[in-house]
Amino acid sequence: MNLRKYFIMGSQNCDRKPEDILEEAAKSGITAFQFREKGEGSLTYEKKLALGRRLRDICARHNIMFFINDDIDLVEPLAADGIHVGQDDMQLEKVRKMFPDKIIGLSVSNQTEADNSTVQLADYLGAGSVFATSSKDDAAQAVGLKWIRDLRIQYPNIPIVGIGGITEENASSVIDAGADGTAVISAITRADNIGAAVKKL
Ligand SMILES: Cc1ncc(COP(=O)(O)OP(=O)(O)O)c(N)n1
Ligand SMILES: Cc1ncsc1CCOP(=O)(O)O
Ligand SMILES: [Mg+2]
Repeated sequence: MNLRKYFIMGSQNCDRKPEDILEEAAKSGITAFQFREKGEGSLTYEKKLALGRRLRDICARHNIMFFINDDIDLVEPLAADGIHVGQDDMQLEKVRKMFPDKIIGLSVSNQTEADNSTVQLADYLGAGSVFATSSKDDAAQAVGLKWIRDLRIQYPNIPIVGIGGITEENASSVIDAGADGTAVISAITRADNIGAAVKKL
């Protein structure tokens, strides 16, 4: 499992074809992709599934791990490698029972969430928002690099990806704080040159 450069995207994040953005990012070295079709302007039902299929195919061609955000019912139709759930999504225990062999990621944004979660059932943790983000409407306040350091000390053996407001400029600070990877939306979807952005990340 390589979560070093974890790209997250849905059509609502794109001002051009999501397939073209993912293709460029895939060619340039992302190691994992999460289909997060969610929020204002996002697709639903058949259109969501159809886009998911096209994005899934791109990942398969480039040998990049494909994750689904939230939507348990898309995991099998899209033959996803894994699923990412947060504190307001289906409970981790249930997801693990449903998909014993899939990679499952869990969001933990603070100590209370970590203490109240069955963290050991997760294959990796999404930690954030590290910095302020404009890509998630209901994002909690930024928790900073300290949260990455704290999580790393408490869970030395669980892979951690930092998320939220991560850019080419601050990505290395997230890794230095103890994360195994960085998860980004806008650092790639809004980049003038996606290839250069992915490489710099
Ligand atoms: C890798 C990664 N980390 C955290 C999240 C956030 O998940 P969640 O808190 O469930 O919020 P939504 O993305 O569902 O709005 C993530 N998606 N990926
Ligand atoms: C999905 C998600 N979860 C916490 S912050 C965030 C959005 C990250 O987007 P960006 O990389 O553009 O800040
Ligand atoms: Mg979620």
